[in-house]
Amino acid sequence: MSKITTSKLLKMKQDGEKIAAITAYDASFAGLFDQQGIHVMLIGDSMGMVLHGQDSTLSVTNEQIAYHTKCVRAGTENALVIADMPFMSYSCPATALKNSHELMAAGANMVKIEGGEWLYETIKQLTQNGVPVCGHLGLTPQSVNVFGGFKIQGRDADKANEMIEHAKGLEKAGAQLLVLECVPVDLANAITAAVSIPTIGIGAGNGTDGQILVMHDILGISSGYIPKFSKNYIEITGNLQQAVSLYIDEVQSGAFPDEARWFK
Ligand SMILES: Nc1nc(=O)c2c([nH]1)NC[C@@H]1CN(c3ccc(C(=O)N[C@@H](CCC(=O)O)C(=O)O)cc3)CN21
Ligand SMILES: CC(C)C(=O)C(=O)O
Ligand SMILES: [Mg+2]
Repeated sequence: MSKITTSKLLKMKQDGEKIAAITAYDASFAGLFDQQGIHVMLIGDSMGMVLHGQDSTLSVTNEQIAYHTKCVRAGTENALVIADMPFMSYSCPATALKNSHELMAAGANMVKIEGGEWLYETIKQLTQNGVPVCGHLGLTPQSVNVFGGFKIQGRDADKANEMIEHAKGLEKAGAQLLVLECVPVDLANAITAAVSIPTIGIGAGNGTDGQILVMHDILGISSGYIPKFSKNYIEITGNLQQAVSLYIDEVQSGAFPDEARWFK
């Protein structure tokens, strides 16, 4: 496999080839995922939960994301590496520029930020400065205290229409990829049709242009609860390499996710 770039991901959407993504936090797992042919790796602020054992992502720092981005970069040959910008690290364009610089210098190919309309100016400035941006709509975990819990978003028609508008606005501002988390399948499909950039779903049905899961959920080692949209591939294969390879195959064939793993 050759290096995955933003233009390659766009072509995959246009060709109807599904994008397989996973979170990664260190060089060894990154190397394993890359060797199995994963397209995208995300240094997720989910590290606050799966690495640090906290009950939200809010305590993760830009320095921590940069450190793990360096680790993942060292183990990666072909996959596109995205670094999550943590809580409060992109509260205004100037802050976003400064913090994204640290993540790009650590080896990220792109940064991801959570939100809609309020980010248009930030996205414009980041992309103009050479920082590719992935948007993130729906259940944006950094807003867990605003939502009152990790709840499915976009269930009523007003909120759904607003999310479609925000997706179009993010694209117009310059975003080149869009994560849709925990939204009803019909809404994820409508957004995927409304934008020309690829959408990557998590708990958003099988109609998005790709899928992402937290690696600990795929490998069945998340402590506490396991989200209903995730799938334990170690349970099926009993082997790390085969678990990741099967996940990628099932994303590409459309077998993952099945109906029991999405929201209506
Ligand atoms: N291990 C792990 N996996 C994840 O997918 C994940 C993390 N951690 N940490 C960061 C965020 C938080 N995420 C979450 C956390 C909880 C739910 C959850 O409990 N969802 C309920 C739906 C509730 C409703 O119906 O509104 C569910 O049943 O899955 C969903 C996403 C996804 N991300
Ligand atoms: C679940 C993905 C999309 C994420 O943002 C993370 O791992 O932090
Ligand atoms: Mg995140």
